[in-house]
Amino acid sequence: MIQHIETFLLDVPTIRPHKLSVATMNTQTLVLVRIRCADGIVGWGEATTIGGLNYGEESPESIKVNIDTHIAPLLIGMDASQPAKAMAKIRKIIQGNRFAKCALETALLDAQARRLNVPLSELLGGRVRDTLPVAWTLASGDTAKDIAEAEHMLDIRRHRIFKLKIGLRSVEDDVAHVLAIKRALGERASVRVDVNQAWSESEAVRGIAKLEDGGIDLIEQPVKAYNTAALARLKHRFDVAIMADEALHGPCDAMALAHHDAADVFAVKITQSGGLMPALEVATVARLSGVGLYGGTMLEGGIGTAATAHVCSTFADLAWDTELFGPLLLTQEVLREPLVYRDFELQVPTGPGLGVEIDTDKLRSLQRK
Ligand SMILES: O=C(O)C[C@H]1C=CC(=O)O1
Ligand SMILES: [Mn+2]
Repeated sequence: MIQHIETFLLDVPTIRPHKLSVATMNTQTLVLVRIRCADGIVGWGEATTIGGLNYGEESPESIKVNIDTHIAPLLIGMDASQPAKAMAKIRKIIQGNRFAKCALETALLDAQARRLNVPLSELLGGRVRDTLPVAWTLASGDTAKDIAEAEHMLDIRRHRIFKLKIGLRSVEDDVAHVLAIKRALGERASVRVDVNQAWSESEAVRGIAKLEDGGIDLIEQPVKAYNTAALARLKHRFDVAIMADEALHGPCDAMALAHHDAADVFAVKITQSGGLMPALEVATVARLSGVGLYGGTMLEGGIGTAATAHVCSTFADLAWDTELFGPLLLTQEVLREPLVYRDFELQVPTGPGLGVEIDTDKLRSLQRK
């Protein structure tokens, strides 16, 4: 039986300012959920988002209050060994609140997989891979610093895929910044950009033409999330791959984007999809419509990152890799044993459930008072 549901806000400083077109992050607020079951089993989930309300329409505080006040009471007393039934109830009664739903589904599946003594991936159909290539985001705002950071990541064999956050400066300045980094790294790395919706369609045409010429591999969400028609026109105009990120809030968006042939790649995010099972549905739509997959992040800590890793481990084709580096951007670790990054890849945890344990002392020390 589901006995108790708690939510926690943890404010964790980042290792350096992380500059996106919508926000500069100096701190990340982790939103964690703990579900205690009557049989003594505990499950964890995460609903972390980016930049308060700058990035999305759910804030850490709203996620917490909505779970505490409106969603958790619906689950208390339900059978903890039936996560699908519990989530069906929530999805029927609660509108929106994708991040909250994701955290609760993660915690329920973590608990159930622990109960069955299997890794969470095995409740999702089973893993086909144990490691995932991981991109790193260069977003210091300074070209020379970004190049030095990329060189360091190559040296220590942690990342050889780099995503550059652009869209804050003029198209010309951003293109010069990106191409300087690509020239410095050459064929040693895949260089990609994330515009986070900042460009108009005509700016996108100007920018993408130059980025494509300069050997950039992927253009993420160049235009506004709602502008499916513009995204489709860009996809058809250019050879370089165009990825949908903010345009993709779950399976229905995936269907619409596929129907309009609007993207070459989907960034699959468990939070934006509204949970692990809907994220699998997004991936299925992608597979059936010839769209490539990328494992995305909302810069979650170890819980959300492990959950996404379990989801991505079930994808037979993961053509565009992942960006599951969230915990590495934070100055503090909340897991007892950190996730393992080795030889440019994240090792998908193999223990029961998520395969990670929360350090409750750390949790208490970081928890917002
Ligand atoms: O993709 C986003 O828009 C959000 C996030 C993911 C990596 C990163 O640096 O920011
Ligand atoms: Mn993005």
